[in-house]
Amino acid sequence: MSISITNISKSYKDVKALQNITFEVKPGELFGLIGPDGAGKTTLFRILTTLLFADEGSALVAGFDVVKEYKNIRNSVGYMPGRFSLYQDLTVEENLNFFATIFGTSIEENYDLIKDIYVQIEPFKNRRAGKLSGGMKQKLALSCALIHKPKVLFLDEPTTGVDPVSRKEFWEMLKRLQLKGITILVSTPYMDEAALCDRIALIQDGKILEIDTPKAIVKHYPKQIFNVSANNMYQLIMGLNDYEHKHSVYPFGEFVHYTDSRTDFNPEELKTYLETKNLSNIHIDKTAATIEDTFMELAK
Ligand SMILES: Nc1ncnc2c1ncn2[C@@H]1O[C@H](COP(=O)(O)OP(=O)(O)OP(=O)(O)O)[C@@H](O)[C@H]1O
Repeated sequence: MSISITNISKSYKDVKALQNITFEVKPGELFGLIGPDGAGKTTLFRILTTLLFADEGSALVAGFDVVKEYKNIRNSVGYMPGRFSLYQDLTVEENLNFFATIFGTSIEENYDLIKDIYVQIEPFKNRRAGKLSGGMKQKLALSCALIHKPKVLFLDEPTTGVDPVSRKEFWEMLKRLQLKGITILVSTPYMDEAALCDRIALIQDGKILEIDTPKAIVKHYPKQIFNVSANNMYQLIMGLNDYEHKHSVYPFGEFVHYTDSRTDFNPEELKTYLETKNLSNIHIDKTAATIEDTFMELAK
């Protein structure tokens, strides 16, 4: 296994940031840690990259124990923290050179690994990192995390605050890195990115809710979901929440995702009820569960 986590717990005074976390990441896998702010993702990353001690449990990364063999781990992993790790006053090239030097390598030696990513920011190599756009900073931070050819790459919310086009490009880059045999553990609060991982762990309040492939996770969703729309979104949500047979009601883009507590649900009956709430232009259609629906159901 590339990453093997056994019963890890960590608290900050009264806050239980991680509770009894156990899972494994296979060599070459692109594994996603999916959860909202405060779920404990950063705490787990810091433990796995040897920057923080767990209160309980153990973990191996690239075959090394995170406590006893921390030096070996530091040479074997790349870490891109959530808040950028770049030196704002150094140029693009100076940042990359700095990270290469501390790992005893050079940009030239491992250029092949970062080429795809670095060529996109190379035209700005004399610009200070602080003056780059979010997408460019992200590419530079990824190049810096890769420059010593790590076996395992940790990416903590790499696409937060990055525009949609750069986000898509970033995930394409991750797929290419995966093909080069690098194991990747990536965290994200964006549920749509979860579908791009080989397997995901849904995490909330320091606990793992479920671990599986994205496809299997949505298959486990226990109910039929309906897309409901009407002329007034706010009144629609209020009306559905007041409906005596509702099981769940979540706004989802231009629709509301609705599930009913009964097994013999009749959409026409719901439509008639919503009309009594002065709603019009009502549409109720079956839809497939998404990872976000599953997360909301498990997190209840
Ligand atoms: N140094 C600290 N002292 C006290 N509480 C902390 C500390 N670091 C994290 N926490 C708390 O531990 C919990 C988990 O935080 P963590 O940063 O690991 O979550 P996260 O999923 O990475 O979220 P975020 O995206 O907001 O960083 C949160 O409740 C957070 O407030």
